[in-house]
Amino acid sequence: MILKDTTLLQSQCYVNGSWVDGEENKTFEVKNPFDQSVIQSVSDFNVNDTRKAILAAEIAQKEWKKTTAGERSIRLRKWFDLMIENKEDLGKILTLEQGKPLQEAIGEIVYGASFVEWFAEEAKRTYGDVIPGHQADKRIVTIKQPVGVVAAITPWNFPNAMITRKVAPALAAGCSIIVKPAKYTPLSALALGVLAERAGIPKGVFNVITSSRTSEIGDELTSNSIVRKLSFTGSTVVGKQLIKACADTVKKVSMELGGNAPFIVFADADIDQAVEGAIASKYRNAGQTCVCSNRFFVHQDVYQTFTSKLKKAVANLKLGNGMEDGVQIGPLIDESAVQFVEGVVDDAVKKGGEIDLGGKRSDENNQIYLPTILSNLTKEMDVYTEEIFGPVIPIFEFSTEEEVIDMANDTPYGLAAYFYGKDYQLVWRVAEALEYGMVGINTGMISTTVAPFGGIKESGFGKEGSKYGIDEYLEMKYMCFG
Ligand SMILES: NC(=O)C1=CN([C@@H]2O[C@H](COP(=O)(O)OP(=O)(O)OC[C@H]3O[C@@H](n4cnc5c(N)ncnc54)[C@H](OP(=O)(O)O)[C@@H]3O)[C@@H](O)[C@H]2O)C=CC1
Ligand SMILES: O=C(O)CCCC(=O)O
Repeated sequence: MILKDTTLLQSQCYVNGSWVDGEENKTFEVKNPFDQSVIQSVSDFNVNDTRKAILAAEIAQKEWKKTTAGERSIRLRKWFDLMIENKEDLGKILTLEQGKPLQEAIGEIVYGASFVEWFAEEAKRTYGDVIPGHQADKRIVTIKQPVGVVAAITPWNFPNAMITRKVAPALAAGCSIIVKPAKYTPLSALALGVLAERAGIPKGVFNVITSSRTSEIGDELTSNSIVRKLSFTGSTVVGKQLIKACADTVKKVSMELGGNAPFIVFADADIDQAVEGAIASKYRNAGQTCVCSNRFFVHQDVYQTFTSKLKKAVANLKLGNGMEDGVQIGPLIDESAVQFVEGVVDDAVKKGGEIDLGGKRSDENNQIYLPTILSNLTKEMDVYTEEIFGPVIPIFEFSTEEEVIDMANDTPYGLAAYFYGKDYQLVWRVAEALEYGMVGINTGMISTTVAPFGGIKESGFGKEGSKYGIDEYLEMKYMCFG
């Protein structure tokens, strides 16, 4: 791999300010999902190694919490600057281990860095209140304090931004953190460790532990009473297990889980804009994003126009190796992800659905699934109920607003929803009726540092980014002065 700074590619874990192997000296391989070539082997931590990292984070937090917000802000700002300076290298590492196109990967680095910059500022704004007392001789004040040691378990689909979105507010609040990145994408996490060290973030405040022993490490992070907060991004199935596991030590928990986003096109929508939004929201990371639109509902009056324009646009997408110029869709993360997508498409076809485009793996690369459009669908199909996490657009036709709202909300998930329409009364009605944590109106791109990212229902709880994101890492204390 051609990196300007080869020291960004690490194989050891970053614990207590040192680069270390696990006590058993075991490693596991990180592979490029495009061609299965081995990029690097990394340390395979066990439970004991994890405990040591937790203890280091506990000691470090005792000092870190005493620093001023301004001091923490300077360290975070430096970390942000280093991420931006190294964005090309960080992007290359990300593309190699994750598969997304290089320009998209560099975009993720800039997005990831934006959380660090944002929370460097928010560190200074964790205000408390002075509340008028309830009795003449009482004075009431609230302050906000860091929750303590945090654990973060992060997914492979955003190996950089899902880490910074948790670490930056935690550090800004005065917490220390142990990150366990997904086993497919530990290299981006370790590279962040290199830059955190250079930024002067004190030892033990930010720790990265890599391991293939997922559930053992998860058990330790969730059961260890030193850890006071768990932040998780990943599947709803695993999120539910982690919530249960955190119950015994009553940890504060944030969960950013799966979605089943509706994308609705009303009869008065600007169709060209809707097609553009559909491509943007569906094909980000080849469909492997929790806010990717999952079910498309198109009004019968514009169904033909929308689908024919969409088909043309989708057919033009360039597939291939994310390192090659111009590629827009890379491989899916692993064989089981491709098989899952094949399964939902086969299920639709068996039940009468039609493939309008794609519907199979690429002939050139077994890990790439062709951008696919399906029609003639029903609610009984998996494409209606499952989070597809792949480049498949299932299109359903509707005729009334009531019918489409019912279908859009007919899911246990509640992360993101999108719709296109112009009538302002309809826009308000629909935006309020959608049971989702985030709604895109005439846009397919809703992710930004400045807005509260998070779901409702089985998509989780807690907000990331925005002025609210730091509250997830703070406790409010009320003091009553007699
Ligand atoms: N909301 C989102 O952004 C994401 C949603 N998903 C959804 O989940 C589906 C499956 O993807 P998958 O990668 O299996 O998602 P998982 O939820 O299994 O993985 C996400 C993270 O959780 C970790 N993890 C898994 N099981 C445990 C456990 N028992 N204890 C502690 N940590 C655990 C994984 O570690 P390890 O890598 O070591 O296995 C990874 O770091 C996707 O197709 C998609 O639908 C997936 C990823 C992100
Ligand atoms: O959980 C995910 O799938 C990552 C969300 C990326 C984003 O912030 O849009």
